[in-house]
Amino acid sequence: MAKVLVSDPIDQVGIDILSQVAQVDVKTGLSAEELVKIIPEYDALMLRSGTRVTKEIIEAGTQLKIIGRAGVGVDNIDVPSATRQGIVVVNSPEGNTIAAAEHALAMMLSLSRHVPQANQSMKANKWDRKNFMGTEVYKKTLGVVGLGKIGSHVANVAKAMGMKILAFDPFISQDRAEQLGCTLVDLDLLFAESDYITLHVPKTPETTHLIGREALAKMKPTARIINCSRGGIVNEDALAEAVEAGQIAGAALDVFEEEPLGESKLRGLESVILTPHLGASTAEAQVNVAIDVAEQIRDVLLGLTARSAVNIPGLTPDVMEKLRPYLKLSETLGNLVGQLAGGRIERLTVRFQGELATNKTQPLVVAAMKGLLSQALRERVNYVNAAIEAKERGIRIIETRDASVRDYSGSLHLSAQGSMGEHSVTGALLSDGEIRITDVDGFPINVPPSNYMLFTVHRDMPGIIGQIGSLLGSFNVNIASMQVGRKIVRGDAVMAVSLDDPLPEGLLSEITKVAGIRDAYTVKL
Ligand SMILES: NC(=O)C1=CN([C@@H]2O[C@H](COP(=O)(O)OP(=O)(O)OC[C@H]3O[C@@H](n4cnc5c(N)ncnc54)[C@H](O)[C@@H]3O)[C@@H](O)[C@H]2O)C=CC1
Ligand SMILES: O=C(O)CCC(=O)C(=O)O
Repeated sequence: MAKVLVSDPIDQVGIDILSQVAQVDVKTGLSAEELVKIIPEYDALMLRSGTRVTKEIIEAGTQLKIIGRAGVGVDNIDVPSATRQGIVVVNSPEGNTIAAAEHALAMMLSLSRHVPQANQSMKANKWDRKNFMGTEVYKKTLGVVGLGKIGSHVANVAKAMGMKILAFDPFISQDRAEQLGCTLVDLDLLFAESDYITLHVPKTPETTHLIGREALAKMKPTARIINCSRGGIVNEDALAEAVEAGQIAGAALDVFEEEPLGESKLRGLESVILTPHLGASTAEAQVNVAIDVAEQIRDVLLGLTARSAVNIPGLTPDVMEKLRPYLKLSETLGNLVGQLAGGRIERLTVRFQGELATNKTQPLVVAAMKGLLSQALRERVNYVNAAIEAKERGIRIIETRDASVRDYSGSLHLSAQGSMGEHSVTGALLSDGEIRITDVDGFPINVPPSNYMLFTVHRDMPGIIGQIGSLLGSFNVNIASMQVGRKIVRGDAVMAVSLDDPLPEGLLSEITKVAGIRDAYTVKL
């Protein structure tokens, strides 16, 4: 039975889902050394933000197939190392959106009305009304940095409270911003005009210390900053200095450069509100993310695909739904053309034809690469690491499209240039989803792929097919089906033979000796 390690507290509903297919061990608060020691036993790891999954842990996880982050940010996981090792990393992109947005809004209102400070004063048996004069958010300007899922919900609610919304997000269109009632501006203008600035970006090299001394100097003295996204996007030293100096009015932080937050100047500042990474801590969000990620781990352990893999390019659920039937086709053709081309492959061209030419097809290219490399790498290659493995082998990948091809509703044409020559195959799906190989090296055929296949290129002349049949028979190899494709009578032809048994050693060279046979290839799919 598969084994799953849960290294941070997750909702029981997630454990119940995992338990359908695996032994689940919940061990929280482990040190990095302890994790390295026990991880080799596990097929899957599920965590929240409390576990840092380093390169060492990943490399020690020789059985790991999937790492599931019960939340959005995967910056606590060394994703490149996981990718290299073929481990799929999944998250829950939407499960805690509302929770994080509402926390940011709670922080904004707390900043404007000093709720935490007033509460603390009451708990100290005081009745102090003059020290907690607030400001209204109504008609104030909110600057939203990162107008994604959380940022847009914050903007929506803030608009309903009568705020004017400025937004900065280089990857969001003007149309989308307008739909959300936001004005897209550059960062400098957002810093200069906003009364509140709320951050909802991932942590990337571009966003690290986005709020530093320079940015703080551009803000109004009445400005307040809210960070419920990631620690390190705000330079904490610079923020503490700016608040202390009255350069800005205050800040509310849920996330920190180092978590848990150690000794920090921020702890002593009256106009700074701190929460210990509580953005996703609602009952609803924890159920959502636990279900979302546990289901994906369960599916991957059952050999199915994950719907929110962060390290499989382009494989979003809607794309997946459309392309699922074609993934197997692409992988099969990649495997076939790789074996026909043989030797070291230098280039793989994937042409999407007919209906497929208009679809998002990146996952099919990955599937083709996986098929191409499967003879060399066996089960070590998967959808996660196929692109890296192909790149490291210097295989150039070319993607082309031809919507005008009309023979099937959609077909895939792959050609591989190897050290021993160039070969091509085309394939399509029948209406029942069955795969058909419809062309080999430009010769039309129509055969289903089978485990063992023999392909010959030969002169179209009487007697050849009989001789091949006799040879196979004399070696006790049973033929399941056979088809010949040719372009002109008595010209060159291709024969595709599906076999029930593997070709015994030596038989291929016997076949190539038959008069009229130019080439022969044996393939295992
Ligand atoms: N405090 C907490 O407990 C939680 C924190 N988060 C964090 O909140 C952040 C946002 O999450 P979502 O809205 O779900 O992500 P998202 O992917 O939907 O949105 C992120 C947005 O940031 C934009 N962006 C990327 N680079 C940018 C840049 N350099 N400048 C401006 N915009 C940029 C993207 O275009 C995107 O629209 C993430 O860092 C996530 O880890 C999420 C959930 C809970
Ligand atoms: O697991 C948590 O509580 C943190 C959530 C979070 O930061 C995220 O989803 O990015």
